[in-house]
Amino acid sequence: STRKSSLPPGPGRLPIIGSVHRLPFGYQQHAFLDWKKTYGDIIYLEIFNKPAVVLNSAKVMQELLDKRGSKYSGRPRSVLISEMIGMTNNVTILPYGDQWRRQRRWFQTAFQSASALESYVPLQRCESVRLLSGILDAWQSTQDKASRDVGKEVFSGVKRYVGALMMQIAYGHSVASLDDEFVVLSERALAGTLEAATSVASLVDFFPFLRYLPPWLPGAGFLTKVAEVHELVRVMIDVPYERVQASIAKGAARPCFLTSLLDEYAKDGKMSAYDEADVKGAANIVYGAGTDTTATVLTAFLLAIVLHPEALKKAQAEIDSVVGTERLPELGDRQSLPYFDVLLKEVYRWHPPVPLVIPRLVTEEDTYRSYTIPAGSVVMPNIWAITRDPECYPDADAFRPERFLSSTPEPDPRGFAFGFGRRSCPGQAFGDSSVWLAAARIVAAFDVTKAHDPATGAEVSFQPKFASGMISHVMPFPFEVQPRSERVGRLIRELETEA
Ligand code: HEM
Repeated sequence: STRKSSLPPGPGRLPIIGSVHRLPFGYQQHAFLDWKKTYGDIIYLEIFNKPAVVLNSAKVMQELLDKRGSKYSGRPRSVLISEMIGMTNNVTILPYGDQWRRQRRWFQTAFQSASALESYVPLQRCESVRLLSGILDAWQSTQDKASRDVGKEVFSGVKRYVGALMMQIAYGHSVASLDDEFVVLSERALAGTLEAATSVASLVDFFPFLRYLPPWLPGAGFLTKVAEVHELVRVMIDVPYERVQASIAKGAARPCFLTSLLDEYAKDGKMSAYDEADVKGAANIVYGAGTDTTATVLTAFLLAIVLHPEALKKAQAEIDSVVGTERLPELGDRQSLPYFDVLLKEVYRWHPPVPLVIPRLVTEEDTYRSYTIPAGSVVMPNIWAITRDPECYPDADAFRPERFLSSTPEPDPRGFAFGFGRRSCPGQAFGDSSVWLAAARIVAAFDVTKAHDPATGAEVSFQPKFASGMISHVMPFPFEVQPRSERVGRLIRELETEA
C-alpha cells in the first residue's frame, strides 16, 4: 500500500480494466493535456493490467527520457504488430537490447553522418524539382479547365516526393508515381496493419492468450484479418529484398542502404538467417518510418501558409531578396533565410506530427519526485502538451513564427518533435532538410492560397482537420496554386529535363 500511495496521481482505476474507461478513443493527447490541470505533469494510469505513465511537460520528459535513458529506452512488447503481423525486426519497436543497438547503428551511419547526408543532396534536389513540376501540371490542368482537384494532386505529389527519397535510399529504387510497385506493396501492408489494429485486436497486447482463440469464435474474427495482413507484410519485406539481390547478381544494383548492409554481412552471397532477417527488416522500415512523418510536416506547412497568407508573403519576400528569381533555393541558402526557418519551426510547434511520440517502456523501477515509477510501465510522452504550454509558448494557440525571433526566443520545437534521448529519431536531419528544401522551393515558385468558389469568386473557408493516430495526418483541404511568374514556370521545366 505504501508503494501504491507513492505512485504519481491519476484518474480513478477500476478492477480489471484499470483506467481504460477514462481514455478517449482518439486524440488522447488532448485529454492528457486536460488532465494536466487536475493531476500535473506526470500522471499514472493503468491500461487493463499494465501500468502507464503520461508525461506532460518538457522538463519531465528531459529529466526522464534524456537524463535517465538507461531506464526509459525500452518499447512495450507488441504482440499484435510484431509477433502476429510480422514486423518483428522493426527498429522502431524493438526492445532496448543488442538487436536494437545494431540496427540503430545502421540508421545512424545512413542518416546522421555528414558524408551520407551530403550524398543525398542531389537526390533531394532532383526529386524536389519533380514535385514542383507535378504542382505546375496540376495548375496547368485548372487553366485547361480539366476538372482536377489541385489540393489532392499536390498532396499526392508530396507523398511521392518523400516516398521516392526513401525508396531510393533504402533500395536504390526510383519511384515515378504512387502506382510504383514497391510503394503499392508498402502502402497496402501499412494500411492493412492500421485496419487490423482495431481496439479488439489490440487486446492481445494485454492478454496474449487471445491470439490462440479459434477464429470462428464470436469476437475472434480479427484473427483472420491479422493472418491476411501478415502475408501483405511478408510480401512488402521480401519482394524489394529479392529484387535487389537479383540486381546484385546481374551486377546492376545501385548502391543503397540495403546493398551496404549486404556488403558488410553477406560473405560469398551467404548470410546467417538472423542477419538476413535483420537486414531485410531494417531496409524495409526506412520507407515506413520516413515517409508519412516527413509528408505530414510538409502538408502541415501547406496548410499553415494557406491559413496565414501574411507569413507566405514575408517568406517569399525574403527568398526573393536573398536567392533572387533566377534560380531555386538550395540547402546552402538555409542560414541566410532566418524568417523562412522560423516559419518552419512554428509549423513543427503548431502541429507536431507525432503528438505522443512512440510509447516507451520503463525497464527498471525508478523514483522521481518521490513518486515510484514501476518497472514495466508504458510511458507516453505528450509532445502536444509542450507545444501548448504557456510557460514555453505564450499565446500558444496562435500561429506566430516571430516568437522564435525575439531577443529571448522560445524553445526550438525540433528539440522534442523528433523524440528524446537514445530512441530519438535518427532520421531527423534528413527529414528536416527534405522538408526545408521542398517547402522553400514551393514558396519561391508558387502562390498557395485558399480556393475560390468558381461561381462567386469568394474564398472557400474551411476548418482545418487533423487525423487521430500515432501520426496526426493533415486532412485534405481546398486550396489553389499559381506559379509566381512565367519565368519560374520555364525554370522548373528546364530543371525537370536535367533531373
Ligand atoms: C520530419 C520527419 C520525421 C519526424 C517528425 C519523425 C519523428 C520521429 C519520432 C517522434 C520518433 C520517436 C522517437 C522517440 O521515441 O523518442 C521517431 C523515431 C524514428 N524515426 Fe523518425 N521522424 C521523421 C523522419 C524520419 C526519417 C526520414 C527516418 C529515416 C528512415 C526516420 C527514422 C526513424 C526511426 C528508425 C525511428 C526509431 C528510432 C528508435 O526506436 O531507436 N524518421 N521519429
